[in-house]
Amino acid sequence: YLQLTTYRRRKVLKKFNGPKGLPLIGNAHQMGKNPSEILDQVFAWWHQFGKDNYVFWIGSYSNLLVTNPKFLEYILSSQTLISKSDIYDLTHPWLGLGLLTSTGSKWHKHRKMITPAFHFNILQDFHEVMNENSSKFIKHLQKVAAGDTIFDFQEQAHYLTLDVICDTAMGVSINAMENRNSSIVQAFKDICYNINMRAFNPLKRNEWLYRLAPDYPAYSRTLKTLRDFTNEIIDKRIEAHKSGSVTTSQGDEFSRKKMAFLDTLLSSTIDGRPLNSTELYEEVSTFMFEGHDTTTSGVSFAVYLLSRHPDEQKKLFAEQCEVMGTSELNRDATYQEIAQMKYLDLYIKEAQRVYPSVPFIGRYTDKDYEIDGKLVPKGSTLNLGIVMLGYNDKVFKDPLKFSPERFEQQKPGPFEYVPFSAGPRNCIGQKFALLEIKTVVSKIIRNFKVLPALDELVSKDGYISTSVGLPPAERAKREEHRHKYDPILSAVLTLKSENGLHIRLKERN
Ligand code: HEM
Repeated sequence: YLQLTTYRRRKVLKKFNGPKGLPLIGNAHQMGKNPSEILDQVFAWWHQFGKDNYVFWIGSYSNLLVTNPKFLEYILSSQTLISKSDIYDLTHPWLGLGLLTSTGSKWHKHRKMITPAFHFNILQDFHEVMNENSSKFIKHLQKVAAGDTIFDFQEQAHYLTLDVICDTAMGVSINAMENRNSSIVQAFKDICYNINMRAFNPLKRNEWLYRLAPDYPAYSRTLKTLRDFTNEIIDKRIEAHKSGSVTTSQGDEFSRKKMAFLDTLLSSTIDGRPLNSTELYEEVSTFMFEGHDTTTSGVSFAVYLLSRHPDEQKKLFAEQCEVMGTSELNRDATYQEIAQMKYLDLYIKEAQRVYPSVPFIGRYTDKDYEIDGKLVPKGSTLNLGIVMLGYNDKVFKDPLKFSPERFEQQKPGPFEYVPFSAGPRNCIGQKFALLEIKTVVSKIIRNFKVLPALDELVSKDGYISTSVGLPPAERAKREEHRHKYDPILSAVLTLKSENGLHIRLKERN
């Protein structure tokens, strides 16, 4: 049955390169057992097939891995090829159909309605929240890193980004940095882990089969905690809006003068009516997810790279002194000052090239498409390989070399480097994300010298300490010298290091 129902897709997709598979299971047996092995395999095939698009099969699912800029341009610019692939279904029980996962006219209307929520004035308000939380984070790091302690920065960053997003999306403070064992903080952590873990477990990936899994009851409790928490805040906020106390009442969680994302939603309309409670829930939850798991990755890899690349760190510190003034390094950087930090901008670009926070984008073809003269049949999953783009030596010379200056010397084409996606479905939170990452990194550089877990782990040749981007033979050679503190990349919805990102910090005087 499966062979018959996939016959046409098989025939059409034969025009693309791809690894040979077995009947029924396709290439499932070659994929690897966990996210990091899968990432290795997907990269190995990419090298094998000339760093271009290729097709692989997981059972009846046909996957087109896309890295060709012409294909990317077509897909990302399309107003119709906007449906997400089934991996995003894993987020539905929590997020429903918010901006990230919805499609068709619902997505078009919501995108238009939400765009003003990232207006410059609102971002400036959000920047205050970012500064406040980064200052708390610095104090927290002073304790964690005291006595030359080696610690996992990725773990710490998660609580910071959670605090920022709760405050900006819902206007409430959960103080995750202090209350990390509270049920809501734990629930956010558990749900992100759960989504990433289920993505590569064929039994747990199916919603019905997952109900039989031993961890399902715990998952249901986590979902309930998150739903109750978010709905309660939305209800209270609606009440506060009705009574006109949003910006005036003192002493409760709604006393902030700043507009939260939820306030923008509450004053918006779709088809001339206010958003209903499901729509409010879906959009707020989507922001909670998209707005903190991605930035955890972005901040974490950026700081980890500081620890391995001291020359770049020196240049960044010099820029901080120049923009802020050497005697004023302890104060918050203003929005305008962050914009003046040009080297920091290049540095984050380069960090996103080698460790993009969103490694793949998944789309689904709900009809046949002809792209660059090739037919892509209905029913195909398109995996846009953002993480591969940064390692294409036709675009980025010597791709394992960490060099922020490369973005000054040679700008990649518009579809050769797209960490925030591009076109109508690009990241709506891009400015927010960059502002947050820069605010945190700028403050960390001014307060600490960031050191590797062990002194000898400093990069001596300017090369990064992971080697996913290399052809398999070279990669195997480098892997022999892998240190236990070198990251093991794991790419699911966001890019993480499976074994953490370990660093040390030394306070600057
Ligand atoms: C380093 C940080 C971030 C990166 C690299 C990033 C990257 C991306 C990418 C690649 C997409 C396209 C996903 C797809 O098509 O499936 C996307 C979409 C999206 N992002 Fe981000 N993102 C980041 C942070 C944020 C933040 C902070 C927010 C919210 C505050 C946010 C909100 C969204 C939303 C709502 C979408 C869906 C947009 C739509 O489909 O219309 N992102 N992001």
